[in-house]
Amino acid sequence: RLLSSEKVSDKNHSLPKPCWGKDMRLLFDQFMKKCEDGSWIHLPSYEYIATQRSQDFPTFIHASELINKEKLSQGRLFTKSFEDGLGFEYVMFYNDAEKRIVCVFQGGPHLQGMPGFFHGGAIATMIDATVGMNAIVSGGIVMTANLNINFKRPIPLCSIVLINSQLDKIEGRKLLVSCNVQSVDEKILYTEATSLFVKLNPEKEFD
Ligand SMILES: CCCCCCCC/C=C\CCCCCCCC(=O)SCCNC(=O)CCNC(=O)[C@H](O)C(C)(C)COP(=O)(O)OP(=O)(O)OC[C@H]1O[C@@H](n2cnc3c(N)ncnc32)[C@H](O)[C@@H]1OP(=O)(O)O
Repeated sequence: RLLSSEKVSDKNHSLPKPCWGKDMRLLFDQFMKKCEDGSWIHLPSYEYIATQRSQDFPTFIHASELINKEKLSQGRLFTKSFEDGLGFEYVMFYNDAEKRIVCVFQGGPHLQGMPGFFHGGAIATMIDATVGMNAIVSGGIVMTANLNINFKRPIPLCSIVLINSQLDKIEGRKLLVSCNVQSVDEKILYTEATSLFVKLNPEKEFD
């Protein structure tokens, strides 16, 4: 069911684009090789959460009355609301055996905080998306309950970095996921984070 005004784009943003830098392509190729034996999986990334499912999400969390249908139909993933190369360029790979995700992230010039460096909220967004995806693949429909971030070193604007995320523990509906952000040569530790995700309302299974 598509709302008439809904723009639907099935562009998979997790495939190489002209705006990706050398390191981004190199790392993409390295991880795609790791996917050949099935130990790693390349995760697609679209501008919207499957239309039908996103329409039903407010119902799923019993919050339909809070949502403006017109606004919902204009919704798109925050990390996909910048022109190619200017905001969040990223590709995620998942290792099921190790319950971890590696996100190769190339931030664009419109993510600036202090001049010449990434905005802390932009770093937090990519951390949330990466640990969030780690929680989703193991816990289904979850939401972030808590996100603690230690910003250890400022990240130069337009850097390409690695976000290593690890599912640490599942306790009932709670999923604890930690991650760090490093330079591609893994010599610089920029950021460390821990997070808690909660699986939404199990008895209201999404039908
Ligand atoms: C149909 C589906 C379509 C989806 C398709 C999927 C594909 C997606 C693909 C790609 C998209 C990627 C998208 C990334 C997005 C990343 C995620 C976000 O950014 S979410 C936005 C920010 N978060 C919020 O807005 C949550 C607001 N908070 C809440 O709604 C509630 O607080 C919620 C749901 C988190 C928990 O509420 P409760 O009522 O369900 O559960 P309670 O009973 O309160 O807590 C359960 C347990 O967790 C602990 N807990 C809860 N919050 C805690 C906290 N802050 N600190 C410590 N413990 C906490 C509690 O103490 C309790 O623990 P004890 O069971 O007693 O041991």
